[in-house]
Amino acid sequence: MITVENLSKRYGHHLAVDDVSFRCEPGTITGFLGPNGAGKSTSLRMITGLTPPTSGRALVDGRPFTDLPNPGREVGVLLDAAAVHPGRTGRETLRLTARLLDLPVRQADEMLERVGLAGAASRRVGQYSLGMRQRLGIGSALLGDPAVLIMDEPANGMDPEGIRWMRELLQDFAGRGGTVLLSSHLLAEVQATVDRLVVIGGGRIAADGVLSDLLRGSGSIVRGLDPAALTTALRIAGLSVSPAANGAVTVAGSPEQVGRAAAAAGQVLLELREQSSGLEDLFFSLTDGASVAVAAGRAA
Ligand SMILES: Nc1ncnc2c1ncn2[C@@H]1O[C@H](COP(=O)(O)OP(=O)(O)OP(=O)(O)O)[C@@H](O)[C@H]1O
Repeated sequence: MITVENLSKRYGHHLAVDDVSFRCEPGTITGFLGPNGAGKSTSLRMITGLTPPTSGRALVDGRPFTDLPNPGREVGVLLDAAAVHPGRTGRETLRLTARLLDLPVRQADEMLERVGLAGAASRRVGQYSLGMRQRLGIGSALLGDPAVLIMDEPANGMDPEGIRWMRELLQDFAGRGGTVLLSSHLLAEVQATVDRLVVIGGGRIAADGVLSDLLRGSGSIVRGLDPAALTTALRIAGLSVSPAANGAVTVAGSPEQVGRAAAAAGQVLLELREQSSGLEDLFFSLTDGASVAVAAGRAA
């Protein structure tokens, strides 16, 4: 469980994170989204004890990260895949992490296998691609068998196979009761992976909730055998109707309202569904003003 309470960070006159609160529950994957400069990395750094907050606090399983006796055994952190010594091999890197976590080196070798790097274990990390470094970072984060994972842009640089591998890994982790918080700019991937969303813009929370709830629209899309008669029936029922693609119409009403109005008029329906916006639309509707505010804040 991650609990963020009224967290703020001020750099000089700039409030990078402004009174942010949210919770990540066990068994869920929370996507942390926002435009460049929104305050995601700063928030993740405060949660993981790397940056002291100006005010507020963040708790992992009820304690500040810095109070955890062996943090790597409780929280797996991947904030910057590039921050690994380039002269060490993948095997040396994970064995060193294993030693720091007081784990047998055998587990480091097993983890290299698990993250698909066994064949590259003897190569220096400086020769790894970004996707391979992400895999190594994920391996480091998982090594201590933590219950919580916190990751900043883990899919960055990964190929489609790597992205799918990571999605399945995170969903399996959460399926076994783990708590995941990850930031990403890959909206399609976020939509396919997360259960919950926290959207931040200009340092402030713009949305926080279950993904499907946030994507749920307020209307319906319906297509009937006789479009003109259906439109008339819906309007008689007091519903506002506007044309959509392929002979369908969008209706300002729930599927149940639309279905009842159509049934009352004896109209045959070929399609009826809730109108849901894509994550990209939601993201822009939530953060457009915020990114302007960030730009204005920087200029000031
Ligand atoms: N050490 C620092 N000193 C001064 N300002 C900083 C510092 N770190 C971050 N900032 C500022 O805080 C704001 C939030 O930055 P942050 O890196 O948290 O954003 P982000 O949402 O992670 O962005 P991105 O998507 O580009 O990674 C930005 O305006 C940034 O310039």
